[in-house]
Amino acid sequence: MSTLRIENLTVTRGAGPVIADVGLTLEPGKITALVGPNGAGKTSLLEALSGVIPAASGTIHVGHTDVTKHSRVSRARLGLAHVEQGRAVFASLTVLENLRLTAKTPAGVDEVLALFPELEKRKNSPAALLSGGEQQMVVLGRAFAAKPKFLLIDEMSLGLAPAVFTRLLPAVTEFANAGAAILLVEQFTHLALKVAQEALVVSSGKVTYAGESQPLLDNPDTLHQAYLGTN
Ligand SMILES: Nc1ncnc2c1ncn2[C@@H]1O[C@H](COP(=O)(O)OP(=O)(O)OP(=O)(O)O)[C@@H](O)[C@H]1O
Repeated sequence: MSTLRIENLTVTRGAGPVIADVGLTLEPGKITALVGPNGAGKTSLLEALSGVIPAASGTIHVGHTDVTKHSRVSRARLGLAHVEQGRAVFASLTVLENLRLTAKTPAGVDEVLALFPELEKRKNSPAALLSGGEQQMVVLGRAFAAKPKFLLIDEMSLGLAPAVFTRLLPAVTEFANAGAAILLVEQFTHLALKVAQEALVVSSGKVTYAGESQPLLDNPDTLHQAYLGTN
């Protein structure tokens, strides 16, 4: 099974590196939580992975293919998808039309509607009329419908109450259980660590923890120190 592997990745923005020497492997069927303080470089890391911004140095491999210099489209063809922060729905299109834009088959749309029964009920409504939580389901659903092997999700909770966000997480777990490798950036750290098997903590662009997520839940001090970059 194919992995997404990053080695010694450095990303520069403006004056200096915002990601320095980061390594990470995403494996099929696993969720990795990427957490850290504001400005730590989480979004920049996702953007470098999907090809929104270039890597200054280091390598990114999808399976055996070195994609470090590949375009965003070329990485997408290899199964890499990125749900960007604040990504919106196509407001005037219905839920079904939004999903059909990315679905490879009609069955792909049905699978998304099965994951989100709320959307099944609203499938003929223009997306503009949905709640914030339902719109985020459409955004996630569009990504799921494309059946990526590797899915990068940036702050899908943005603007949502924790209770609404919690409703989205089981769908992410189900998608991983179907075989996808997921990198989840999330401000609700504990919720992200609970659904993830693996965790990467970054602070000031550097990895301060890499390993299983459970030890971070069991030892709040370890998590705190990783946030501060003092371990
Ligand atoms: N377009 C940009 N141009 C220049 N610097 C940027 C740009 N976007 C982000 N930065 C800087 O890069 C650093 C990392 O930002 P990034 O958004 O990747 O962090 P983050 O961990 O995702 O933060 P947050 O949790 O607040 O979203 C910050 O110092 C930020 O100011």
